[in-house]
Amino acid sequence: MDELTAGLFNPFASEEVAPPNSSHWEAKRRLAEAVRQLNDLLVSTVASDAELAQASAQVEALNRTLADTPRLHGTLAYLKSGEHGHYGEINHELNAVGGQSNPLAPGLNMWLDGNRAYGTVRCGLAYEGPPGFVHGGFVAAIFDQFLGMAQVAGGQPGMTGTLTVRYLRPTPLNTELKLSAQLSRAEDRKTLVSGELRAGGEITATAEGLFVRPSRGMAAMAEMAVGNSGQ
Ligand SMILES: CCCCCCCCCCCC(=O)SCCNC(=O)CCNC(=O)[C@H](O)C(C)(C)COP(=O)(O)OP(=O)(O)OC[C@H]1O[C@@H](n2cnc3c(N)ncnc32)[C@H](O)[C@@H]1OP(=O)(O)O
Repeated sequence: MDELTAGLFNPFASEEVAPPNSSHWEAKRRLAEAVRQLNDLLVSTVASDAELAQASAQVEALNRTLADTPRLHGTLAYLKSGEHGHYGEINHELNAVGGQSNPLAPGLNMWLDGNRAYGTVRCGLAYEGPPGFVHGGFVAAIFDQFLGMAQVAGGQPGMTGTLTVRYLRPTPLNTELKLSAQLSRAEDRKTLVSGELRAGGEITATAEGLFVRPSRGMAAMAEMAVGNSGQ
């Protein structure tokens, strides 16, 4: 374990979404949920052009306000600030697919039980691909994150090397989706994880992920990332 992987189990110890570890993350989760709702409203509203222009001006004003606040660019900057928790907690808030405080993330919840992982996720209208169904790219992203966290139970977390998704039937929007995964194999630096996605008891997709612990270690990977965060 290094500074990135230490504590990664913590957020996934129970079926309940791990609570925010500070008032900062609590406030940010509220804002993220409001932005998720905004996204859902944006893709569904057929308001007039004038109403849309007014809404745009309001959001643009809010963006200017937030742009003037102190900012941290990327999870490593949050970690180095020493004020926002350990890496597992920061990732739990900001991750693109599983982050509670990241409105891009669909609200994926997951928990580990031995070498099995379970999860739930609900994709709103903004995730529509085929009419009424979740975009296949997001199904793959959900598997990448879910299997990626499940492999942590193997004790040698790595990066996704290969992810294979089999789409068996369309995955419905606005439905509680259930995820499960298990470690199939862990040897040397490689961990194989397989999983399923269900809607109303029916499997809509299965996936297999091969995760490879980088030869240079996860911390070295993080150092390679310095400068990528658009400061
Ligand atoms: C941050 C804390 C959170 C830790 C928790 C992390 C959770 C992650 C969840 C999010 C997942 C992501 O989105 S991760 C982002 C998407 N993935 C990436 O960007 C990965 C980009 N690729 C890479 O960085 C690299 O290619 C690696 C790390 C995958 C492998 O590089 P390497 O370490 O130099 O590997 P190398 O020594 O050559 O190979 C070791 C063994 O693995 C095999 N191998 C190598 N690459 C692959 C591959 N792509 N697919 C299959 N197998 C492979 C080799 O054949 C060899 O097998 P043998 O000869 O030994 O049999």
